[in-house]
Amino acid sequence: MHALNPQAKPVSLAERLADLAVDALIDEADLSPKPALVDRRGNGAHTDLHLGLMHASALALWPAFKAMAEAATEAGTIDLALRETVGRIGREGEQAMLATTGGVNTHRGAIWALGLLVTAAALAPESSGSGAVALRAARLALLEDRHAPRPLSHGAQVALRYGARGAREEAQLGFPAVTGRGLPQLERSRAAGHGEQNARLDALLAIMTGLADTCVLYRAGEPGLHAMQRGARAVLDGGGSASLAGRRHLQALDRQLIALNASPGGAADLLAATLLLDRIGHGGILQGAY
Ligand SMILES: CC(C)(COP(=O)(O)OP(=O)(O)OC[C@H]1O[C@@H](n2cnc3c(N)ncnc32)[C@H](O[C@H]2O[C@H](COP(=O)(O)OP(=O)(O)OP(=O)(O)O)[C@@H](O)[C@H]2O)[C@@H]1O)[C@@H](O)C(=O)NCCC(=O)NCCS
Ligand SMILES: Nc1ncnc2[nH]cnc12
Repeated sequence: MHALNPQAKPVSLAERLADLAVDALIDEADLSPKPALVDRRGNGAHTDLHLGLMHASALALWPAFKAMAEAATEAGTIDLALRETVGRIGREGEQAMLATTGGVNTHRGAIWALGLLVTAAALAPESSGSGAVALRAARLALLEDRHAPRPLSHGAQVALRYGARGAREEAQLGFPAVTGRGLPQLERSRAAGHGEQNARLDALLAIMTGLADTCVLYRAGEPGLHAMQRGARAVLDGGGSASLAGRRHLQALDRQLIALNASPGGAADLLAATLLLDRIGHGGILQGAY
């Protein structure tokens, strides 16, 4: 019940999780200055994306995230039926995204990552630590959806060419870029008093230091990927985005990745996943729910 409005309808767990997922996507898009990505300053390395489109896309995904969480509550267990239901809802979410953006791929990877995490969180809301949620999401991702089409996506092309592990494997391994890099760096930079926006930038950079981002590989090959990983490491080693030296490295990285047309879209999705798990783990799942 709302303190000022006793008539207000209580928010369900599924609605709360959908709110958290959309918030995470909007916070990721707004975070600035991100190297070569869409942010408040501009379009980075993209010609077909802009901030308004990222916001509209995020909002269009709310019903899909809610439906995934509801499916999880109903199923109550991780099995093939839930995996295939969530796969169908994910594909419907992709259609909603494309209808909203006029056919531009804004959040395909995010639907996958955040969709699995929302489903995993709804399965056991009392066990909402980031490790536990990521592990349940991994168990779900390991199940083979028999109805999923296997197009020769950018990720699939890059896997064939470079043997790179992409979005599917990241989820199946329990999101190591999020639990092993993004979240610990977010905590470290917060604890150092770097401010929330800098802490989020540092989390993104930590993810970039080790990720095989298939967007970067597709657009700029291995030289692009190495530039991303080395440049992100230089920012963190220089003191992070809150420091003057770190900011100089960040500016150089932005220029270099734009020149290479190397947009780290996969890392951006995993930053959104980091922000979502951070909020779920800090009790956000229960605030206002039920
Ligand atoms: C299993 C799927 C994720 C499909 O995976 P696959 O690798 O085959 O497909 P892609 O279409 O390449 O999409 C993967 C997207 O994941 C992001 N990503 C990249 N690397 C990683 C990584 N190492 N770890 C995690 N995530 C990663 C990335 O998404 C972002 O980039 C998108 C823009 O990329 P791209 O389309 O390549 O676009 P551009 O370079 O801009 O090219 P142009 O379009 O301009 O030509 C952007 O959307 C970001 O989100 C990758 O793109 C999964 O999608 C799947 O099977 N879905 C079916 C539904 C389902 O089962 N859902 C389950 C429940 S949710
Ligand atoms: N901010 C962003 N810019 C470009 N691609 C993205 N994919 C997800 N978030 C993105």
